[in-house]
Amino acid sequence: MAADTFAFRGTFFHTPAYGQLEALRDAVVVIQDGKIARLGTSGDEAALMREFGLSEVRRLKEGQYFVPGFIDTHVHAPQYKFTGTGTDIALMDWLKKYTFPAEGSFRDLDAAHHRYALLVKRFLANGTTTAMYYGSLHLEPNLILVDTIERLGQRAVVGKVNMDRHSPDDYVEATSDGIRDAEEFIKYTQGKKCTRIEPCITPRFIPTCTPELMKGLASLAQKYGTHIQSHISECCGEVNCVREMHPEYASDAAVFEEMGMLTSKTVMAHGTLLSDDDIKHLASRGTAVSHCPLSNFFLGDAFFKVNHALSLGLKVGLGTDVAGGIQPSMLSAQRMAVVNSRCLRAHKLAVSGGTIVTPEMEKDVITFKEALWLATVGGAQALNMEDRVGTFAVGKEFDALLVDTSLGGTAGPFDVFEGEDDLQRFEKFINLGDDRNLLEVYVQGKCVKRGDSFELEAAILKSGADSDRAMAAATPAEPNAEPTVDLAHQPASDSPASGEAEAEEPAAKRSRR
Ligand SMILES: Nc1nc2[nH]cnc2c(=O)[nH]1
Ligand SMILES: [Zn+2]
Repeated sequence: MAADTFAFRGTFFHTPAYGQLEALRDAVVVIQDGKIARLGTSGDEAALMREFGLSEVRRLKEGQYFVPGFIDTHVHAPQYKFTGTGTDIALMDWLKKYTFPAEGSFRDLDAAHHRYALLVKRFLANGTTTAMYYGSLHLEPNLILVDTIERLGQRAVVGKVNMDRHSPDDYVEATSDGIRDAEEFIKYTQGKKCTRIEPCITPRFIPTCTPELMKGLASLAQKYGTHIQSHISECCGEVNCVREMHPEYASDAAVFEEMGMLTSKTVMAHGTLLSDDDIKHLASRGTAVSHCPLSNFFLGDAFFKVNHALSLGLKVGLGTDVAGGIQPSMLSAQRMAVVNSRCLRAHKLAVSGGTIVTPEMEKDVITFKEALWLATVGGAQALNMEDRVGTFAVGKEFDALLVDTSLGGTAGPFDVFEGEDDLQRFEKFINLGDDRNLLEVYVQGKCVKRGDSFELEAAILKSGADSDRAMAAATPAEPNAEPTVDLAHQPASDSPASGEAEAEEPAAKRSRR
């Protein structure tokens, strides 16, 4: 058996269509070179073992299932530092008071190493196999973010944030510098030739970006074929600000259209205040919206109507929007998407002033099945990765979570009872589960997390650890507040094995090669 060929037998849950939860029971799935090579039934097992020269097929235990890895289409990586706090004010003040200072602090590259390792580990542990990340303004910390993702094995689309106006003096860039650094970032990321990581053009949002910057960035996106991400029609404060700045355009969508930002590789976050015309326009461009329900409850002013947007042909993925959304978990995002839809129904009833729930009011309601689709297939569509991830199908890459629903009592977050079938157990996992239920996390057919171990990083440490790194790995410490070594970024060639083995490596001990 080739080392990179293996197989599982058990139940695989996925959502091949919106609202359709399919259980592939007693299925045999063969994974070769990171991809699903065969998807058969138990009756095919012997033939598949012969065909692939397998000496064993691993059987899942009772209560264990596979589900496709979750895809988070909107995360601010540096904001993980303060997630769970700063929940008291509206967006425009929140950016100034909490967000910009926190993001700016990533200029301390040792802190960036430390924090980004914690971030990526947290997201992988919570089942996020793919994330669309915003980095921060300064180039170097973004390179560290990319290195960290590469080393820990996550799949990601990553962008250096651009903002050249209406920003604090110490957290702003000149237009030409921003475009230069964005290009540098793209070259660095594409230069890695890591098929899991793609760069992204990231104008923060219209208020902090001049038309010159946005147009320059759009040209870069075209030149390098990259993704684009930004925020659109998120809340009243933002929308009113854009109307004042750009009275010549009817909406955020019209501004982005003029700047060349609406492409089939664009993901716009929020969109709670998009008009139907805006939505249709985005849909006609193949642009997606990242629905971030928990963040919208805190920072938005309206509900995003998922079913309505989908009915207008929009691509919709799901996002945590850490730290506007306070939970770094796509299980939470799925639950919040359901709650958001139910709030919408309640809102319509309240507006009606009556006690009759009409079919019209029911139209917005989604269940955990639709939410799971958004967190997997919807995200894959938004990122143009539908041919690679999102469901279990031959030819797709194996990004998957091994879920165990049998951890009861104090060992897990929920209990199962006699007579509950696998569908009920799986629904409990989506509604009540957490990282304790995720035994193994796979990206491109590689187990990147098993139990408490981040497998790729562990392998790097085992095979490549020189005494410096080994010592650093064994030395837990907070990063120094003030960097004590040259903070120039290390070259790409040794980045995968570098540093952060090491999330806890103190600045003074790290050697930069
Ligand atoms: N939620 C959210 N909205 C934004 N709009 C511009 N920047 C941000 C951000 O960091 N978070
Ligand atoms: Zn955001």
